[in-house]
Amino acid sequence: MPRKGATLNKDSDKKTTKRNPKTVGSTERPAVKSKVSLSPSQVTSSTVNSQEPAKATYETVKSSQVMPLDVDSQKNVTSFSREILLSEVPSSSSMASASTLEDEKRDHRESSSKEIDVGTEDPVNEDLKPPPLAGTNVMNVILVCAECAPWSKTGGLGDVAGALPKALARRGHRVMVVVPLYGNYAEPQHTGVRKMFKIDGQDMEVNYFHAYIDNVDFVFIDSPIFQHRGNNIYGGNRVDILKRMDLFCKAAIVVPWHVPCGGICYGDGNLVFIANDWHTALLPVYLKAYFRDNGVMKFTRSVLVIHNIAHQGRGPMDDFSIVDLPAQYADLFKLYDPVGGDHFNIFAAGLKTADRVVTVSHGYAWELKTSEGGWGLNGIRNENEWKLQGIVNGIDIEEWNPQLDVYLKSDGYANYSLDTLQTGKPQCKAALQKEMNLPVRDDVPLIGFIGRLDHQKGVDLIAEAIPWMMGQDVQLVMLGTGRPDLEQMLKQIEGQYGDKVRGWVGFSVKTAHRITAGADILLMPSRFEPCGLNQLYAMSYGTVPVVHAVGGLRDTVQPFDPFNESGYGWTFGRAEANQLIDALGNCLLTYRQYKQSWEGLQRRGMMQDLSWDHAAEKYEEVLVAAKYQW
Ligand SMILES: Nc1ncnc2c1ncn2[C@@H]1O[C@H](COP(=O)(O)OP(=O)(O)O[C@H]2O[C@H](CO)[C@@H](O)[C@H](O)[C@H]2O)[C@@H](O)[C@H]1O
Repeated sequence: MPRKGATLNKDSDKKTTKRNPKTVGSTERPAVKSKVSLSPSQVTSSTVNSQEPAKATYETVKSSQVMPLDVDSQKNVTSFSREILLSEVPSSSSMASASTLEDEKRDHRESSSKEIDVGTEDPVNEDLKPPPLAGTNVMNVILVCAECAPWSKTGGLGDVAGALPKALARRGHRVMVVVPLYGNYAEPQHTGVRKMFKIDGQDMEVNYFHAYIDNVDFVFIDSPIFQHRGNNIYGGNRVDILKRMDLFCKAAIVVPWHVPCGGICYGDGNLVFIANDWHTALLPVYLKAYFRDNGVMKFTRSVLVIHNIAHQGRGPMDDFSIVDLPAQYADLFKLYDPVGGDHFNIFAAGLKTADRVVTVSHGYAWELKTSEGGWGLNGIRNENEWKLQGIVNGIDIEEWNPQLDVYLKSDGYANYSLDTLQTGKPQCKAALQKEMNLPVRDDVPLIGFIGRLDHQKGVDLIAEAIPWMMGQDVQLVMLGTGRPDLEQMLKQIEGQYGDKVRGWVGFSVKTAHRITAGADILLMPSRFEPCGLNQLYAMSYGTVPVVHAVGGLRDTVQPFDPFNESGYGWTFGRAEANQLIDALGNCLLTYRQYKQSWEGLQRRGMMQDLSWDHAAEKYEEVLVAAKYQW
């Protein structure tokens, strides 16, 4: 991936990163003079001395800057709250706020410009340097996510965690991502901070690693239970997963106190957490139960983003004992299920306790109201309507850009732009046909599908439409991994129609990029799709989407109107094979007989501004709303 400072191992297409000198250089930030700085080994009584101390040395927090907590006010002290609340938590005044950091950066700029005074600096221009786009709304933002591209990714969640923070940082916010350390990544350095947490009665140690890339702090949580899980992040039984996410949330919520980034911890001033999906929905709950209800972090806010409500962290009510909370919080998790009665539901508790809730499109925000779309959480969603907002995802235009795409630089592929669409894209198509061992023909429409193989993605609808499709002169390339029966189906279709179909079972970022560039058409018959990123990637590569008009797909794929020559693709109203066939049939007709309209579709798609910048502005509005709400 062309991400600055983090390169994928392209040969094996594994999601680990390799050390290279450029990478190391790009992780350096301007040194900040810390007004108050922390010693990793002295921050709290529960912080374990590191055997591998951080390279930088930090001053010790003075005892006057330490705020002992009023533990008497706790009704029911659990092991985590005992550890957290009885430990010395530095007061917010000892921590850097975003504005302090800005001051520090300015100080640094000023001092370094003095040092290199070569007479070319224009002091007037320096003074005129525009303020951050966010203006006075600049905040400290910590996004917490179970995966983050390019280090870890099973789908769109990882893409968002890798890209949204950069866009928020571009607006001037101080931004951190907290993610588990699943492998041996090159960039992160040990911070020297270690902490112990009790999970379901068992002591677990975590180590905190840090990297600074593209103006974002990445903090990696290292624990044996995360190691080597990169290819199976959500694997294991229900209780194992719950314990992993529990440890992750507990370890993440104390990061602003204990993990210095560029020498300074974030602290709780002007701070907002962004949690993502059920895996981190415990974080808003912990913020409330361990901190705010005890008079600590009173002004810290939490936003919970729904990427997919179908996965909720459900289990029997007994699971409540694992999350180590006082009994009065049990009701937050309790959800009545018509089939199973009361059960334990982590997403439910997160939705209730988060200050704000975002979901990844307007269409999905509406669908969540319904019993079909809300998957049992529609009632809670509707009770919390006032704090829910839909914001359509963007795309990382450094990574998903046909002009820069690193996966198009070899094997006959080519980078292309709007200007070179007519030559570059056919070259990519020919290279894809060759790589997939399909006849190399420019005139045959090449249809792509990329996605997790599960009920959501509607891959079975493609299978149903196969007999019709194979009667057409088309080629089909499908890439996916997931349910074994659907993987088997992919292989079977390829076996049956070898001269027209490739069914690639596996997870390959490189192949996903190449299909996006080489295909003429991208099929997304998803039954539900909160936002969908592949259709956005497709449009920006001049690949025309054919989608089920649902959730984010309906928001982003305006249907083609041949009379006005407007729109970006074809949509169909119900997730049924015959509807897919109708839409695809019209699409193929246009491809074959209306070349100019086709090129118009491609160009309009490529000309859209699909970057994260717009979405980041919308997120900022949510963060600010959360900040000022009581
Ligand atoms: N076999 C494979 N090999 C390589 N790459 C593969 C792959 N299968 C999928 N991918 C990649 O994973 C990502 C999938 O993103 P999506 O947003 O389309 O779906 P997902 O359902 O995972 O995300 C959920 O979260 C996102 C983010 O909010 C929402 O857009 C979406 O609707 C919601 O379901 C894309 O980058 C795609 O290229």
